[in-house]
Amino acid sequence: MERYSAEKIKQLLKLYFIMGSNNSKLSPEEVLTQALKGGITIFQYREKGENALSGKEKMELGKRLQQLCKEFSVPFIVNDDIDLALELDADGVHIGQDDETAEAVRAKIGAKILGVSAHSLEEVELAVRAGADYVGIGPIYHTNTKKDAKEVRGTALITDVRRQDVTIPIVGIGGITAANAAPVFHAGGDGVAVISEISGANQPYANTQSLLNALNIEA
Ligand SMILES: Cc1ncsc1CCOP(=O)(O)O
Ligand SMILES: C=C1C=NC(C)=NC1=N
Ligand SMILES: [Mg+2]
Repeated sequence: MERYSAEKIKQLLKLYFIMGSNNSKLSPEEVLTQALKGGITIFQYREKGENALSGKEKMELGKRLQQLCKEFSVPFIVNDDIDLALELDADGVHIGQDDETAEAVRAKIGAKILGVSAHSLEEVELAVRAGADYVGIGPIYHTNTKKDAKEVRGTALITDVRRQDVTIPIVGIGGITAANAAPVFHAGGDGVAVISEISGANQPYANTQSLLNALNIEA
């Protein structure tokens, strides 16, 4: 299997839904089904934080969510847990600065998608050199979802990265809604990643459609 092209990654990043069992109002399966029907372009299973599942339960839920993604041909990404990603044969992984190095993870996952969180120009450049397929930059806006989120920076870092002619695909994350998503693209981002705007919604399908409309993307 060969690596995804940057062009393909940019298309996949457009509407990036992220969820774990402790983010969802409705059942995780129901939320993801509605989000997939609503047109998300990539999904990340992020089982983390208070009351997060572990072990067999975590793996079983991951398998169920992966199956839903397969039915919609949407890539299934696992956050942090490289072993789980390999066990499920996920389409990729996302790691933060406090996880294994991107080089070490790339060696384990081969041509699967590798995403890295970055909070500075230097961290972006390190991720590029390590062979990451995309970087996640945020928090763009205030978020209550990640307790230990870094400083809210708006789209400033995205702008800085593009000013340096660094072309790696970028997804913005943190407090993103249909109302505030567009600036991420204006700054040079290729997509927006959301947790609560969809997972915490009473109508995940409707919220997903609203996000897509705000990005002027056909469903
Ligand atoms: C995982 C993560 N990384 C930076 S902010 C954040 C949480 C995003 O959640 P929400 O979309 O609900 O603000
Ligand atoms: C922290 C994160 C930043 N960006 C993405 C895409 N996922 C994450 N878990
Ligand atoms: Mg992590």
